[in-house]
Amino acid sequence: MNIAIYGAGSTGCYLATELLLAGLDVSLICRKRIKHNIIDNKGIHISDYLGMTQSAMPTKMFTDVEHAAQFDVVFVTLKCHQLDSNYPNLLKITHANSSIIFMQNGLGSFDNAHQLLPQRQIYQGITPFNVLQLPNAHFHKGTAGQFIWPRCDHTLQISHAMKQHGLSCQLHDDMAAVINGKLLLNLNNALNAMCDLPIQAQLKQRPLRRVLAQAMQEWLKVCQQANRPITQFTKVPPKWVPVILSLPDGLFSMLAKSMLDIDPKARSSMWEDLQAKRITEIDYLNGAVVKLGQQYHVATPINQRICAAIKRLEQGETVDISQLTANR
Ligand SMILES: NC(=O)C1=CN([C@@H]2O[C@H](COP(=O)(O)OP(=O)(O)OC[C@H]3O[C@@H](n4cnc5c(N)ncnc54)[C@H](OP(=O)(O)O)[C@@H]3O)[C@@H](O)[C@H]2O)C=CC1
Ligand SMILES: CC(C)(CO)C(=O)C(=O)O
Repeated sequence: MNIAIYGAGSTGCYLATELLLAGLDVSLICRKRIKHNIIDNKGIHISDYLGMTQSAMPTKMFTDVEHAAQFDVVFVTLKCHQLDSNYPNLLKITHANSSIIFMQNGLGSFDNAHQLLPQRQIYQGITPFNVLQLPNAHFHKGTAGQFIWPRCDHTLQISHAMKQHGLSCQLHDDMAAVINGKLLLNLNNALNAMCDLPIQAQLKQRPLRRVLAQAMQEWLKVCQQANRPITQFTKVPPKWVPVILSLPDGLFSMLAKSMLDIDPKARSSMWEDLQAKRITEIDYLNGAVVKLGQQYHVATPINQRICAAIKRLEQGETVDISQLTANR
C-alpha cells in the first residue's frame, strides 16, 4: 500500500510523520518551500504538548503531480477552499481502488468530490487536535486527540500498522456525526483568531466563553432541527458544553480541567491563517451554521456576527471584539 499526503502543510506533515513511524510508504505532494525545508532539516520533526519528539523522512516528495505515481490511499490535507481546483490532480494520482480521505474541518468543502472523482472511494476524516507549523520543518501538536478516519480496508491496515508501532488512531462508522461534533469545537476558531490569545488564555475569560457558548447553542439547535447526529468530542455530551462554558470562572476551571489541559501556546488554525494574511475557512465553519440555519429556520445571529467580523479582518480592517462580548 502506498500513501500520499496531498497538500502537506501543518496537519499533513504531522500525519505523514505518524504514518512513516508506523513503517508505511508515505509520499508528500507539497509546495517547494515545504520540500526544501524538509530536505534542509533532514526530515520532518514532530513534537507534542506532553513532550514527545520524533522525526521521519518521507518516502518521496513531489511538487507537482506530473511525476507522481498512482497511490492506493491519498489523505487530502488542503484548506477547504483549495479542494475544487485540485480534483483533476487527485484523479491523476489515484486508481479505481484508491481511497481518498478528505481531512478538512467544517461542512461543504467537498460537496463536488463525488461528481468530480468518479469511481473512487471517497471518505472524510478528521484531525481533532491543533498542529502549529514552526521553523526548521517542525510541527507541534498542541492539544489532545488522535486522527479519526472512516472504517474501510485501507484504514484498517493503517490502524494495524500504527498499533504495531505504539501509535493509535480512531476508526468510525458514522463520520457524518463526527464531522458535526468537530464543527461544534471549531466554532471557536474564529473567536480565537479575533481575540488574538492562546486558546487556554481565551477560555479563562468568561465573556469570550459566553459568546462561544451561544454560537454552539445555535449549531446544536440546527442539528436538532435538521436531525443531524453529533458525536461527543468532550468529556460531557455536546449539549452540556455550552452550559459548562457559561459558568463563572471558578466553577468552569473546576469542571473543565480537560478543556484547559492544553499547550498554553496553542491557537486555532484560523488565527494562523489571519496572521499569514490567508483567506480563512469561515464559510465552512460558522458560515455553514448560518447557511443550514436559514435552511431549517433556526436563527443564528451570533454566528452571523462572527462571520461578518472575520470577513472584515480578512480585508485588513480592525474589529472590536468587545462589540460581541458586550452584555455577556
Ligand atoms: N492546523 C491545524 O491545527 C488544524 C487544521 N485542521 C484542518 O485541516 C485542513 C488543513 O489544514 P492545515 O494543515 O492547517 O493547512 P495548511 O495550509 O498548513 O496545509 C495545506 C498545504 O497545502 C498546500 N497546497 C495548496 N495547494 C497545493 C497544491 N496544488 N499542491 C501542493 N500543495 C498545495 C498549501 O500551500 P499554500 O499555503 O501555498 O497554499 C499548504 O502548504 C483544514 O481544513 C483545517 O481546518 C484540522 C485540525 C487542526
Ligand atoms: C483542533 C482545533 C479545534 C483547534 O482549534 C482545530 O481544529 C483548528 O485549529 O482548526
